[in-house]
Amino acid sequence: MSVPDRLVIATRESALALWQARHIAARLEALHPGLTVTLLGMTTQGDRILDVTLNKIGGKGLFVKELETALQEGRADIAVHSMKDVPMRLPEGFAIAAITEREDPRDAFVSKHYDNLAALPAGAVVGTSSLRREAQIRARYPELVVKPLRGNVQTRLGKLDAGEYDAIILAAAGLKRLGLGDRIRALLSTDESLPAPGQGALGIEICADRADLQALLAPLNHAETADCVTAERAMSLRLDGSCETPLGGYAEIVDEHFLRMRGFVARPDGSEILRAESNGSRAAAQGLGRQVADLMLTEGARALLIPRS
Ligand SMILES: NCc1[nH]cc(CCC(=O)O)c1CC(=O)O
Repeated sequence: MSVPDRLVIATRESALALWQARHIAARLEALHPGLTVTLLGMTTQGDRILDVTLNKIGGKGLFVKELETALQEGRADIAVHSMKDVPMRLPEGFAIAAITEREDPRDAFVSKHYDNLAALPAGAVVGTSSLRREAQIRARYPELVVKPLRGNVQTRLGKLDAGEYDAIILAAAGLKRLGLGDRIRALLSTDESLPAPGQGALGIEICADRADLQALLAPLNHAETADCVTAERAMSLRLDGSCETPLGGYAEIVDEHFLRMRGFVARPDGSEILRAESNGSRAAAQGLGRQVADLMLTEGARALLIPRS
């Protein structure tokens, strides 16, 4: 199988997506002398529709569909995604060829006047459109007001700076990649805010029949991260087809060969949170994710799951 000497990356055009695509381009060119990587920027539905909360308009798929079409039509060879934005079930004919080493998976607290969530006075307004972040905040800090916040990372920071919010919650990974790590006032511990499945990891998507790309992309795969993300996504898939249930899932490596996995599902208002935790071998990451899901289902999680509409 001949290895290509040119590669096109399909990417969204937000600053974060472009950073991520350029990062992968640079890594590939460093790994493969003689390889030229270019970017094909495109706007997705998810970027266009900014006035509605994502889960109301079709969820994660909105950020990846146009990129997949570019792969299918041969206009691009690979697409770079935040794994957090990749639907749990890929459409027929697509595959994630590599998952890169995870950046900080935690959520970050950003505010002009306050040091952390606990320092906010009653009635303070916290911006996030993530059901997962909202449920966890409302469970722990019922006196705070959670207000929707969408747009790319810069837009969200702009709304905070304009005074529309007392604080906002963003993924630490995105801020750090954009050189905005100094905006982070506090990192939320994974106990306080359990991350979303895949948060902080990048995934490289290809058409499943592109065997010629496997060898090129394999060195980018980070086995530890891939095993953790596999467990997290298996949990999510078992629980929720709708993308409308607040849930978190986070696996980490312990003792080299094992995973510790934690998950939760909640009511959107945080009035009920069901948590589960289990350990398992890395070799059976998918089974571990399903097991954590099943533990929650046994405890009555089904009552919290919002059916696919
Ligand atoms: N939902 C948008 C999104 N998708 C991935 C990231 C952060 C980067 C990552 O998780 O790798 C963000 C921004 C955010 O949640 O603040």
